Amino acid sequence: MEHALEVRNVSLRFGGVRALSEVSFAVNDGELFSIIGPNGAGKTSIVNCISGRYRPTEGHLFYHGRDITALKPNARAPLGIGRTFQNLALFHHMSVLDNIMVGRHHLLKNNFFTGALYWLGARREELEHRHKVEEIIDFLDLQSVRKATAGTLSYGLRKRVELARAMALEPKLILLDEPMAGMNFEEKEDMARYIVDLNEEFGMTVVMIEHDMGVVMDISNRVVVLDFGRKIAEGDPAEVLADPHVKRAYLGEEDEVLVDPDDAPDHPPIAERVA
Ligand SMILES: Nc1ncnc2c1ncn2[C@@H]1O[C@H](COP(=O)(O)OP(=O)(O)OP(=O)(O)O)[C@@H](O)[C@H]1O
Repeated sequence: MEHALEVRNVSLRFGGVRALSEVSFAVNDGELFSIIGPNGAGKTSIVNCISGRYRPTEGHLFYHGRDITALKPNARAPLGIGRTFQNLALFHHMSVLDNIMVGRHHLLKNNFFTGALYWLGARREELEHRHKVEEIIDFLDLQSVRKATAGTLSYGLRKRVELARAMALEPKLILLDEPMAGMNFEEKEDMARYIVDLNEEFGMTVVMIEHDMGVVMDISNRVVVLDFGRKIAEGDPAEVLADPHVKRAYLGEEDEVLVDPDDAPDHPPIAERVA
């Protein structure tokens, strides 16, 4: 299977702080891949290196074999790399529809001037964009709020609009920074289903940071674990859960169980619930 992404020996320093130390892993095309680790482990730093927000101090990043280490963030979007943020980054005064349209900005061929010259072409283009946006609205069940002002929506819905905007870019690789943070159980369940579907139905490769271990272990194909800026484990969810370094990083002890999502009889694993 082709690697969609390869992180090779990436280190990142902020003055005296080593945020990342020689981190390497690869994400296969079509995979749902999660990055986990305790607070301050370097998860957001690595995602910022992938999206181009940070430039590694050492090491390289490859996207489908191409070295993207030196590319600016806005040069990565046209290659098919999209992202959402840990803290919502929506335009609160704008409608849901317009927020999602913003996500298609880099796909617009006609600007105001060329649009004025080639009105028909521009009109057709806009209709195509609208069509695509409506598809995403349907997929994420946002029909009832499409005209609502983003700032008036509940937190869970705003997170969903942010996902819609990232999807509007039609990324091949989507980076999700804590997509379920601050959500209640039902909202998490919905979001997990959307993530599984965008991976399986839309064929997007997903790289996700998430603190909810139950969700991570239920829906991920593979997981990488960071601690103090270093990779301490990598593998499928069962391997990672069984890894003594991981248990120690989370609990400070080896013989406790990190998480057992099947534990709670009222809450069957999300993978089953979203099937
Ligand atoms: N812009 C920055 N300037 C200085 N230090 C930074 C910066 N960004 C991150 N760090 C430091 O790098 C380390 C890794 O931080 P990072 O935010 O990547 O961790 P994280 O695993 O995403 O944490 P959390 O789960 O709390 O979001 C931390 O020690 C953090 O303080």
